[in-house]
Amino acid sequence: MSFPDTLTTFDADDFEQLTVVRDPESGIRSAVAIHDTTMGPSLGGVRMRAYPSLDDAVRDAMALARAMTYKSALAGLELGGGKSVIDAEPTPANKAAFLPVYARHVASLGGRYVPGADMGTDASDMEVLAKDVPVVSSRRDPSPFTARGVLRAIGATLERAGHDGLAGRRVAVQGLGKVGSSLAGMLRAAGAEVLVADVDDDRVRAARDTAGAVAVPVGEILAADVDVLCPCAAGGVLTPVVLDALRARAIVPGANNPLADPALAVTLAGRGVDYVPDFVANAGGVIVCEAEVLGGGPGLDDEIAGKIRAIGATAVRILDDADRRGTDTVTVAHELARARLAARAAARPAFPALV
Ligand SMILES: NC(=O)c1ccc[n+]([C@@H]2O[C@H](COP(=O)([O-])OP(=O)(O)OC[C@H]3O[C@@H](n4cnc5c(N)ncnc54)[C@H](O)[C@@H]3O)[C@@H](O)[C@H]2O)c1
Repeated sequence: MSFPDTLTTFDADDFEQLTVVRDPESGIRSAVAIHDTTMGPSLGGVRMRAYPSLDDAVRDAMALARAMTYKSALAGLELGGGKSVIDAEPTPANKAAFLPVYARHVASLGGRYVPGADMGTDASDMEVLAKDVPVVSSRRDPSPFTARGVLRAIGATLERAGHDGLAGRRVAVQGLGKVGSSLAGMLRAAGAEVLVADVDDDRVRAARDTAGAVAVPVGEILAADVDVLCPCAAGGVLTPVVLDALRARAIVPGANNPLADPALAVTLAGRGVDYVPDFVANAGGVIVCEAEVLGGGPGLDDEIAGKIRAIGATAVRILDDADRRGTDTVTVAHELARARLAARAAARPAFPALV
């Protein structure tokens, strides 16, 4: 058997488990990265996209898995962090060929990783996986809950800055997909003035017609003169060039990993911009996934609502701590998550699994 790709050495010291499958018969190349299961079974989406190389695919899975550990720990969930990738375009033909093989890859992990929808996959793909994988998440779309969490973080950030809620505040939303379109509607309902941009004109029209949003050219949204900027499209959009032109007073992302380089959080702190880390603001989706896979009694909806409300309080705590210590919010959020993991580690058996 010969493999066309070689894997280089990864900086994986903090990872519990990394499995890569290359099956010559189907042609699949998939990776599952389990970062940390201190808090519970690792949960994270299945990203399906064609990567430049297998190395890039594995690296993406690892970075996203690590962020899931922090996200779930900061949201107070009984979940660890994991993520997986299938290195292929998300076409119907590729899904038909690869998802059953990928399902067996996940099933071989014995419940230590719970897959969910991510870029390139959706609820219908989770139904395919469910034939072989005992526990899957995202069988209902978590995006409206993600948007609700981002809304809480925006409201709390504005109140902390001395504003009386969202009414009359200006908020820019980049990307009107599942999260951004929900968020734009919620912001308008709360009385905010909402500026939007998307590369898809139909989505912009829909936001203008149904949510009363104001359309802004795609190239201008990140530099809009607003109280809060919400990147809700791809990751990596906040580059040094974008930050030079930034006029927003705060950034509250729906998108994962919006900073092109995590060190840019220091730049934002230096400029006095309130930056709520993405893995704090966009945790609403994983909160509802926890409820989906761990279940609960009649009070479950209240529990979900409480955890989503708590996103606002966590955002304020992190902004306050960063100000007090003269550091950036990503550093503070990572430290807080690590402290929670350390406190739990002593009291929890290694390798919890859902079977
Ligand atoms: N869906 C969730 O529950 C969830 C949870 C956590 C994080 N996220 C993150 O939030 C982001 C959005 O997720 P989604 O589910 O809404 O995705 P989506 O694919 O439904 O929407 C993305 C939108 O961004 C638009 N877009 C792409 N490039 C753009 C650009 N340069 N300028 C303006 N618009 C652009 C697309 O046309 C699309 O409408 C992603 O980064 C995702 O990883 C989503």
